[in-house]
Amino acid sequence: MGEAPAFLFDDLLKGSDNGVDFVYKDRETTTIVGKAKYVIGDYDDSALSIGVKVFNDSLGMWVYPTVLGTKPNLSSDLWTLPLGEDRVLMIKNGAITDDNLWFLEVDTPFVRQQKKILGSSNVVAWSKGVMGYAGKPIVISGPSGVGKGTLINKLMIEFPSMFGFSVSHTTRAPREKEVNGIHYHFTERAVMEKEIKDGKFLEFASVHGNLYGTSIESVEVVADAGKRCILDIDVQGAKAVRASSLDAIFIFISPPSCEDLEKRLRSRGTETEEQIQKRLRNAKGELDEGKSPGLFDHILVNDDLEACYKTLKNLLGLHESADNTNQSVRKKIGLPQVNSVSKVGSKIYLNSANADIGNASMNSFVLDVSSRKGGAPGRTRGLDLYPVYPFGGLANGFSKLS
Ligand SMILES: Nc1nc2c(ncn2[C@@H]2O[C@H](COP(=O)(O)OP(=O)(O)O)[C@@H](O)[C@H]2O)c(=O)[nH]1
Ligand SMILES: Nc1ncnc2c1ncn2[C@@H]1O[C@H](COP(=O)(O)OP(=O)(O)O)[C@@H](O)[C@H]1O
Repeated sequence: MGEAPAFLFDDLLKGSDNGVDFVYKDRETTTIVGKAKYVIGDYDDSALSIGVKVFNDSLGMWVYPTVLGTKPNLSSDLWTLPLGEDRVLMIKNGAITDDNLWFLEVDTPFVRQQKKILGSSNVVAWSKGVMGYAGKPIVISGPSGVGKGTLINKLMIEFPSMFGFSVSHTTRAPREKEVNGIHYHFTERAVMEKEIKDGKFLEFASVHGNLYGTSIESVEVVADAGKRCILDIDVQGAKAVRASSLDAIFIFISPPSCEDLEKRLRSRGTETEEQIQKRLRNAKGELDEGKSPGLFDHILVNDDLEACYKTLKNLLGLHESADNTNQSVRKKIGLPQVNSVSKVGSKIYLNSANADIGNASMNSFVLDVSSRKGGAPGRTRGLDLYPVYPFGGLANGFSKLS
């Protein structure tokens, strides 16, 4: 049995409080966070997604911020309310599950990091809310030829429904067997530089003379599929992600010796002699950096491949060989049409237009954001949504996620 909120009934009747704003075919909501007023809605007729504009009190003017992340599709039936000092919760009425809860991040660590990168104080980011948890993303780094790709491949083959690969962008030329969109998004430098300027990247770095980067979308796509994201990125990228809000596990793969590394690079046969030399020169610095205190959670020596793979699986908590350990617990409940919203602490009470409050009704829901995790880039996970009777208690047949 879940908690029985004695105040629920009153809160439901009170409706709009705690900064809750509602729009029904009226174009926009206004939410105040700190000194700024965030207007969210479909005021821009030409747009296909929900727009954001901000009234900045200190400047005394409206600004149109850079909006990062996948944007919610248009809807003119919205609730918005502030959640702390750093984000706005948006509820899209009548939208399908997984498209009905969104967070507009206005001052989270990710947004602050992006403000620095973009050199602008006007940056916000959308993050879609999803029920339940998926495991933390996994960042894998190590010198070229050490066996990162081989180990990742083995994980993806053994656990296809659990892991998804973050497909990076790169300006390097594709290798013979590489497929655009699967191994990398192969791109022109000018295009990638423009996209970096537009704030589309979580991190990027110049590696062995080419530009590589993880787009925000590549991480979000994996999260949307309910999978755990694996990032194969260099040490500079790992540092950038460590400094970001992406709560990940960081693993460094090290070779048994420099001679072995050279042998593997040559046996792969994908690089010219000049490229091999460049990779070997860079390997020394990467191996030193891999030992930087606080950067990597685990360092694995890839000597015997099977032994290293087994250690990797163990530290990821994958003791079974079948793909039946999916850690993503996703509960799907559709929201009814909501006609009042109120917030008490980290619980948001949603009451449906069809609710018959006099009778015990299944049309009252609690959205519990207390175990919220993640956020932009990627998704906001750990949300719990459960129906309640107005006078407390969980509705029959539902259990609370914990
Ligand atoms: N920072 C960063 N590094 C990346 C990214 N994608 C790949 N890399 C790194 O770039 C380096 C070169 O990758 P690649 O050209 O595929 O060669 P390989 O490592 O020899 O297979 C490796 O260290 C990768 O981990 C990315 O999106 N960001
Ligand atoms: N433990 C290992 N022992 C011997 N060869 C290995 C081992 N792990 C990987 N390899 C081989 O080394 C080469 C480089 O591996 P790869 O996964 O492409 O490295 P990376 O992705 O780190 O650049 C490949 O030919 C691969 O088959």
